[in-house]
Amino acid sequence: MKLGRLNHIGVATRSIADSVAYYRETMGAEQVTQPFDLPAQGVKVCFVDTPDAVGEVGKGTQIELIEPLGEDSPIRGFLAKNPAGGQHHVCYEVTDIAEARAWFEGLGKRILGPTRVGAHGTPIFFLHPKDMMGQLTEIMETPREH
Ligand SMILES: CC[C@H](C(=O)O)C(=O)SCCNC(=O)CCNC(=O)[C@H](O)C(C)(C)COP(=O)(O)OP(=O)(O)OC[C@H]1O[C@@H](n2cnc3c(N)ncnc32)[C@H](O)[C@@H]1OP(=O)(O)O
Ligand SMILES: [Co+2]
Repeated sequence: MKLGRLNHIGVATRSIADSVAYYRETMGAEQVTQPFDLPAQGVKVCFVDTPDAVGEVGKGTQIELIEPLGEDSPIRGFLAKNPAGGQHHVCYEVTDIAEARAWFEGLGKRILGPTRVGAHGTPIFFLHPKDMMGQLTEIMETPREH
């Protein structure tokens, strides 16, 4: 398997509204999605677009703001330990999610739960941070161009 594109950096926050104000006012973000709920994943999500290598917004790596949704949200523990929120995970793209899953299983990496549909509408899975040099790692199948 080859290292794929860094699709997004997941940033946990207690308040997406506060985080959006920060990215707009402090960081000068120009393109921010409307927040949306992913009840099955236990999070409210909002994407902040960053410019790509030539400065075009909309094709670069995104900041994925995630706020707990529901009592069982998987990020409640993280926010209890990190009340100010912060960098939570990184997400790399792959061309074939099943092949990637087999690759990491073959390396003995713990995969957290089933492959499921993520915030971009494509299959994703997570790898345990303790097996990934301390970094919670999400693997996502590259969206197919429409
Ligand atoms: C899918 C929608 C969207 C998308 O992009 O499409 C998302 O990305 S949603 C993102 C939120 N969902 C997830 O994170 C699902 C996967 N996460 C999990 O299953 C849990 O969060 C888990 C298992 C990573 C951590 O569970 P918990 O918070 O209960 O903590 P533990 O005590 O079990 O943690 C064990 C150990 O790992 C350390 N830890 C926890 N979270 C992280 C992290 N984000 N980065 C690095 N390390 C982390 C924790 O401190 C513990 O370490 P220890 O030394 O034992 O204290
Ligand atoms: Co993510």
